[in-house]
Amino acid sequence: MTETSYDVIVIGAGAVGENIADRAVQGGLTALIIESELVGGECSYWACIPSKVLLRSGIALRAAKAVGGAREAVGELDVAAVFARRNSFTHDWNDDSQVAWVAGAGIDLVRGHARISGEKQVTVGETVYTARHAVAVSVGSDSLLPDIPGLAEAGPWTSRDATSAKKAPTSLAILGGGVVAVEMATAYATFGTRVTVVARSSLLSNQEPFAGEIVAKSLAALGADVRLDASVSSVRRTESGVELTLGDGSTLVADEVLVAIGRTPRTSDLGFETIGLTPGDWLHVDDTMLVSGFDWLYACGDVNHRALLTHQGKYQARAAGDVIVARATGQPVSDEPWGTHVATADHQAVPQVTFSDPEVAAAGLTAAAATKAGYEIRVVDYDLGWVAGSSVHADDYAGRARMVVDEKRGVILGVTFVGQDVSEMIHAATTAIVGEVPISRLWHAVPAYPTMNEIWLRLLETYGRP
Ligand SMILES: Cc1cc2nc3c(=O)[nH]c(=O)nc-3n(C[C@H](O)[C@H](O)[C@H](O)COP(=O)(O)OP(=O)(O)OC[C@H]3O[C@@H](n4cnc5c(N)ncnc54)[C@H](O)[C@@H]3O)c2cc1C
Ligand SMILES: NC(=O)c1ccc[n+]([C@@H]2O[C@H](COP(=O)([O-])OP(=O)(O)OC[C@H]3O[C@@H](n4cnc5c(N)ncnc54)[C@H](O)[C@@H]3O)[C@@H](O)[C@H]2O)c1
Repeated sequence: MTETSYDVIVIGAGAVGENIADRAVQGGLTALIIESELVGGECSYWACIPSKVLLRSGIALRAAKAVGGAREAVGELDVAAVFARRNSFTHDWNDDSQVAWVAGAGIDLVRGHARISGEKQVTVGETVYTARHAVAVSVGSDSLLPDIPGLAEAGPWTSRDATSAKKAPTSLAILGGGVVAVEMATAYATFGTRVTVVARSSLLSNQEPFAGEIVAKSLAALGADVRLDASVSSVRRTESGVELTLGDGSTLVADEVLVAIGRTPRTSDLGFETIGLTPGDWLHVDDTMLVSGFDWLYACGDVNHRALLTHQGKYQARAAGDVIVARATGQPVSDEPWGTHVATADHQAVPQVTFSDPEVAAAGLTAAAATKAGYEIRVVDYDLGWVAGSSVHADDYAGRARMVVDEKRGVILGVTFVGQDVSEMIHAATTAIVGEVPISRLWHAVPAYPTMNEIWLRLLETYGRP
């Protein structure tokens, strides 16, 4: 490849970068994407996909065991087969198929570590690439390691180790109580690993409080030791494993320790100093994903810290790719809220599924977040196990649902479902929130009987017919 000038240069070929470049090319621009590791990024090889594949088999087996008639027909989990299935989904960490997709989409690819080296300039090794219109940064994030004495020297697992492990350790300590901690605790406890979760507060503390409470109980039922309001003061690796000294002075020994306390942006070696930005910072963007203070630099995905989720990053990428095309070709920019070129949903309609068992599926604002944002709300709760569809779905189905209503406008601000297979039910909530569908109109959206979606009718009945 001899070309060094492109309309758009994208740094980072994760799911997000791929989408920015794809939209730009579909809009008639030329695009170069630069990737230092695997094309496809974290989600494909070390995050969403391998973690969900590691979780899925155990969840499917427990689902079968929850239904009389099926229960009698099934055996135990084949852990080695689960790891083999994970390897097939990650293509043994080979990105040939994604490289082929990039080529087929008409996007040029350069492998190497990219650094911004000036306005609209990106350098890889000795080669300087110039963008005619835009540089888009989609470099993602790394696991954050806390400054705990001895932790770094003990060689802790990050989410990458947990999702790419060749086999399950005998015991695993997990530091953190967020999504990664909960999902990996569920997966490894299912594999028979002795799991201890050390969380500084509750589990899933950004979600409705009942979600973390139910998941903590379910993890305990899987055999995990869940320690809430706990901390780790020091760590050391000994001959018998990793020894954690907790805040209360007690010690805990495990084969490995997984650190899952959040993320840090991959911006410490990106040439930020050449354009007046601070290395190591998240990038602050407007709703068209333009970085504050620039008219040519965009940032999408984890690196802008708006919503660290693949689907949300790809949504931002579609808006950014299209607005880059519009601005480059002099077409009108649709940047009003909910316009074509903005990621308005990031602020109040983000869906997320935590693939614990039971699952937690949520969209929009929690009651606490809505109150903090100044809404006058009403909270409607319902037991998901009381819905006919749920009791058919699984014997003794247990679950819970919450709807948060904006009382002034009569629209839904947030919905949370906790229960088996609720992940497939959350999109209706996202649609109602984004569409600002009035509660009075939702009464006409009739859920089929006997499905678990009848929870919508029960929530409306509990709210009261307008
Ligand atoms: C364990 C785990 C499970 C998750 N599960 C889910 C889930 O189920 N659903 C969900 O929606 N989200 C999930 N997430 C979050 C999701 O993985 C991220 O939000 C998503 O991967 C972010 O995509 P991205 O493209 O912004 O970054 P990435 O996927 O990290 O891609 C960035 C790319 O940029 C490259 N890069 C970085 N710096 C440079 C450079 N200087 N030069 C060239 N290339 C560079 C990297 O190598 C990488 O390939 C999970 C995260 C973790 C850790
Ligand atoms: N299914 C999914 O959608 C999914 C799955 C995994 C990860 N993710 C995304 O990846 C990102 C990273 O996940 P995560 O679980 O690492 O982060 P997180 O932000 O979800 O949770 C981090 C947890 O660690 C705690 N914590 C923070 N600092 C700490 C410290 N110094 N000591 C002890 N505890 C500390 C926090 O209180 C929080 O409970 C999240 O933003 C999440 O959205 C999504």
